Amino acid sequence: MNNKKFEVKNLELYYGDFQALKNINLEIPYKKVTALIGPSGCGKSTFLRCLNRMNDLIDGCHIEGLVTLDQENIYDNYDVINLRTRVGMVFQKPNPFPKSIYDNIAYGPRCHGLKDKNKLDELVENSLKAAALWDEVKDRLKDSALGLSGGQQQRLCIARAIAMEPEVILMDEPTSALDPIATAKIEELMEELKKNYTIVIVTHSMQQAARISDNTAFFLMGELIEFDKTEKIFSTPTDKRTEDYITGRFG
Ligand SMILES: Nc1ncnc2c1ncn2[C@@H]1O[C@H](COP(=O)(O)OP(=O)(O)OP(=O)(O)O)[C@@H](O)[C@H]1O
Repeated sequence: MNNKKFEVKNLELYYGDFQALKNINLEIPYKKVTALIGPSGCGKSTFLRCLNRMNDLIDGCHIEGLVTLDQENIYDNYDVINLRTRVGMVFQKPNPFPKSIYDNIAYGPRCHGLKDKNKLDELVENSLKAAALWDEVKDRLKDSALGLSGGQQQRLCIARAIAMEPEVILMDEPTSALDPIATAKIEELMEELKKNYTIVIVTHSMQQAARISDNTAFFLMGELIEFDKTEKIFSTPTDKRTEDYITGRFG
């Protein structure tokens, strides 16, 4: 079996005249956690957004090169709605809808035509279980999602992504707004999720990257400096700039 989920070749991205990504080449393996690290402004989030074409929404953004998902070019006549169903996203700040816990999860599937109440109930339960939130909310599914704690809201957003049955989950600093206990829960959850999904996560925490990821990509000023097994990046990086960054000499 081919173990590449994404393949990125000669990717260049411009915001107007400013080049934010320079000749990026990388393969994101299937059902692993890939961490993107690097100093602020180096292009991590920009790169992440290339994987489900969220940059398409930004005026003046221009992309060259190739990004394939299961060997299909996602920039060549690819149905973006289908792409974003296959490649879900969780953002830095939990952003539940101002609706009930149940409706937050059921919303996407309903929009995709799922109307059967029993099937929806089952999907809501399974998604909340997969996001390790079911036990905490099963007796208050009709309550507003806005009444949940920040960590619970973030797991709800993960459940909401899971309900769309994606193959990939992109996470843009999903724990940066959370306390250490909520962070630990999300990290534990990722261990479980990677059995079923390919995960790509932007993180500012090198400890987090080291704890949860299988592979790590180090970005600097729009360039991919090094991409390797996480263990290797954090023990014997090849590039001096990676070493300087992980040992805290800059960034
Ligand atoms: N919508 C945009 N329009 C113009 N420039 C942008 C836009 N988004 C990002 N940039 C610029 O592109 C570069 C990369 O930004 P990006 O947000 O991808 O970096 P990052 O590594 O994720 O940063 P951080 O860790 O601070 O979130 C930065 O110089 C940023 O100012």
